[in-house]
Amino acid sequence: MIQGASADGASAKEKFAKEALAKAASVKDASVKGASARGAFVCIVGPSGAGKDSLLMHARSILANDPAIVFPRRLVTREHNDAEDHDSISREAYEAGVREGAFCLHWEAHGLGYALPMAVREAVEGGKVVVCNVSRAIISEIFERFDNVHVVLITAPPTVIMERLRQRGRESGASIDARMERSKRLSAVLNPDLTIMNTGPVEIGGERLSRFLRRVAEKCAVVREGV
Ligand SMILES: Nc1ncnc2c1ncn2[C@@H]1O[C@H](COP(=O)(O)OP(=O)(O)O)[C@@H](O)[C@H]1O
Ligand SMILES: O=P(O)(O)OC[C@H]1O[C@H](OP(=O)(O)OP(=O)(O)O)[C@H](O)[C@@H]1O
Repeated sequence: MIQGASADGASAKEKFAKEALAKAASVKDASVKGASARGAFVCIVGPSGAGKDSLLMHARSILANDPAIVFPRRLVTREHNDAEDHDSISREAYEAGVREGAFCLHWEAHGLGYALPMAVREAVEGGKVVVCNVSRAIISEIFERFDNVHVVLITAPPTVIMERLRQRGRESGASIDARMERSKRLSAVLNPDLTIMNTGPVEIGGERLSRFLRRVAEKCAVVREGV
């Protein structure tokens, strides 16, 4: 039984954990190198609060009718909220998934566990452009795992980010400070294909992102069809 839970609570949690794992684990082998040339993996990265989820949501709505570009939901050990579109997963289910190799990719940040389901690999192999908000700390792992990787950095000046994190109102002051500190450590190591300075309206950044994604999809189609 899960510690600290009642018998009923534990069985509900275990059921939830099993369902989440079943969803995430359609394929067990996480090695994809060499098998992903048909599609592309697009990493959306940048400091917490820069606007990654906002631009992703906008680009997703612009590209809703384009079947070549997909935006898989992440599994996050955080409650659902309107600012991002993720599947909530319990800490127990997340840890079981990591142990059992059930995820395509996983990482820890801000005291939370994040994972991408195995369906991500299947989509890239199937020729899709797969767009995911990921940690800057796992970019090199993604390059090792996938052949065709693109990196989009979404950023903004630190003062703007700080203000946005405050206004978002999801984290405490200490948690905002920790996010700002983490960004300082991770920002130097990137060599992005596209940088979006998200200081204008969300619509402008979202349109820029969607234009880039369309270009990636067009290139994938050209390579696949040998034109
Ligand atoms: N271009 C923008 N202009 C004004 N506010 C923005 C813009 N982009 C994002 N925001 C706001 O900033 C906050 C952080 O954005 P979010 O998309 O959650 O960032 P991230 O996913 O990078 O952590 C949210 O409250 C969001 O509404
Ligand atoms: O290692 P880093 O590059 O700093 O990234 C850490 C995490 O922060 C982002 O998530 P998320 O969008 O959930 O962050 P948020 O909680 O600030 O929205 C990103 O997708 C990672 O999951």
